[in-house]
Amino acid sequence: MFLISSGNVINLCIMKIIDKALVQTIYKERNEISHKGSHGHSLIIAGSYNKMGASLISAKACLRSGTGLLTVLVPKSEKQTVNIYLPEAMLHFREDLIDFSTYNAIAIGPGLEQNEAAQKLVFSVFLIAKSLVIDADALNILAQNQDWFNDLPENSILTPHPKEFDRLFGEHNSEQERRLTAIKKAKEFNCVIVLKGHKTFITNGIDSFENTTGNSGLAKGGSGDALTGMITSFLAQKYTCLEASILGVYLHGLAADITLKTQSKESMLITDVIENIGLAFQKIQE
Ligand SMILES: NC(=O)C1=CN([C@@H]2O[C@H](COP(=O)(O)OP(=O)(O)OC[C@H]3O[C@@H](n4cnc5c(N)ncnc54)[C@H](OP(=O)(O)O)[C@@H]3O)[C@@H](O)[C@H]2O)[C@@H](O)CC1
Ligand SMILES: Nc1ncnc2c1ncn2[C@@H]1O[C@H](COP(=O)(O)OP(=O)(O)O)[C@@H](O)[C@H]1O
Ligand SMILES: [Mg+2]
Repeated sequence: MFLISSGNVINLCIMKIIDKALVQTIYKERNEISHKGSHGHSLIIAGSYNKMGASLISAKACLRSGTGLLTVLVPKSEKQTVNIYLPEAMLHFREDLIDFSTYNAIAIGPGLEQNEAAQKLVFSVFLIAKSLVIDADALNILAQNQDWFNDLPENSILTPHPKEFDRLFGEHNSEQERRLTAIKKAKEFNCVIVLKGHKTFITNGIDSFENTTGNSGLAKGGSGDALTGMITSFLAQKYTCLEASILGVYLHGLAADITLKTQSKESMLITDVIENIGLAFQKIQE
């Protein structure tokens, strides 16, 4: 039985549209008198033996979105993988002790796997992180440890696709039902939920938004990993959780729309999209 509270229905009815005009009220021009420390230090905890791509995709999207510094936390065996692909990223290894409190924003989950070591890592980050983007396997681990919602960091953003959403909050019969549950859960846990899909939905439990950019060229592995990196980057640059989610989702989709100038929806790779993030920024700076 799906219970709908009238408040959430009203909230859904007054949902705002994420378009260029709204994004331009949020986006802040980069200060010319700035240095790398001005734009935050992001930490991306992602990747595992056979899913390092998720880490690299998240990391590059994070850098392309303006973070001042980026550190990736990866298995020691993958040190060369990162250094060769992304020399701009600094490294920490999952085998070492890390002071998570030194980062302005942390992302955890893409390609992380769900084994016992990953579960311990996710829980330790929950206890210390100030601003956290929770995606992919970290969401699946959270779904298996529902009491951890009580330890959710104060500035948390969850970025589930529909299947991850249903693992977290139970089976739903429609996108509409998921959106109503997202409003309820965002309010209950005082977090932002980015419900990804053809028209991504964002809510903090009070205000709700629907994105207008993106296309089915994004219906390919890695697209969500890139979004995680982008949202984390904006969080590190001191946007609020809601602002970082709106900026990330809009620019992610806009970069994909720009990519259609050189790729088809079938041929588009998320790495093509990442290379067009700059052009997406220029569109909102016009
Ligand atoms: N290069 C790399 O290293 C990559 C690494 N990656 C990493 O892999 C890990 C697993 O992530 P994942 O999302 O691929 O697996 P999973 O959670 O089982 O979901 C897949 C199933 O969910 C469903 N589904 C998905 N979207 C839906 C939608 N919009 N609407 C409706 N249903 C939808 C659909 O199920 P179906 O309909 O087929 O039953 C689909 O088959 C994760 O850590 C991620 O970061 C990937 O990012 C890829 C690139
Ligand atoms: N048909 C579509 N139209 C627009 N955006 C899409 C479409 N399919 C997927 N996306 C976007 O691509 C991303 C997919 O996320 P996710 O499933 O987590 O990818 P992965 O985990 O493989 O990186 C989301 O941001 C989603 O909004
Ligand atoms: Mg994903």
